[in-house]
Amino acid sequence: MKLGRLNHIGVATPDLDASIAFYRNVMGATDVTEPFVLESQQVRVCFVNTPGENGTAGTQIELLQPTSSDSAVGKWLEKNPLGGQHHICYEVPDIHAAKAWFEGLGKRVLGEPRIGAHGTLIFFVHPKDMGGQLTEIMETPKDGHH
Ligand SMILES: C[C@@H](C(=O)O)C(=O)SCCNC(=O)CCNC(=O)[C@H](O)C(C)(C)COP(=O)(O)OP(=O)(O)OC[C@H]1O[C@@H](n2cnc3c(N)ncnc32)[C@H](O)[C@@H]1OP(=O)(O)O
Ligand SMILES: [Co+2]
Repeated sequence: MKLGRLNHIGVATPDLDASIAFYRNVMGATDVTEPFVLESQQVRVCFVNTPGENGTAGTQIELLQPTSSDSAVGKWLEKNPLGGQHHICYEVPDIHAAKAWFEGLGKRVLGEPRIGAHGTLIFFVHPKDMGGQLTEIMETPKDGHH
């Protein structure tokens, strides 16, 4: 398994617009993407781009509001009503090799790889098999675009 970039930190929120205002006004974010709905994950999502160094893209805060209470993020917010850190996403060069790796270790890969918010294949590994951390694995975008 070859660990790639920390692509994003997933942060759940009950109110996406309030969270965008928070990142702009409290955290001084200047580069926030337009929210869009990712139906397959039942979330409305946008990205706060943090500065990288010498021209490389920085990591992102991925803001997630559930589009239904009966969803992964919706259920999580029931237990964590203020929102907060929900998952961590790492890039890998080969999503299928990574899936086989985790499964070979007996860790629960949740569902088949599917297209995520960056337009590349993603999957999740169950938090209980990952030291309590819901972990998203994402194929590195081919065009280097993050
Ligand atoms: C936009 C896209 C992208 O980046 O491309 C995304 O990220 S979409 C991001 C949203 N999509 C996802 O998260 C998809 C993957 N997530 C899932 O499949 C689900 O959330 C599971 C992780 C399987 C949990 O399912 P569910 O909430 O129905 O089960 P549950 O409530 O019984 O939770 C089982 C146990 O896991 C814990 N648990 C639940 N969610 C957790 C999380 N985010 N981090 C750490 N632990 C978590 C619960 O507290 C519980 O522990 P206790 O038993 O100790 O109470
Ligand atoms: Co994510």
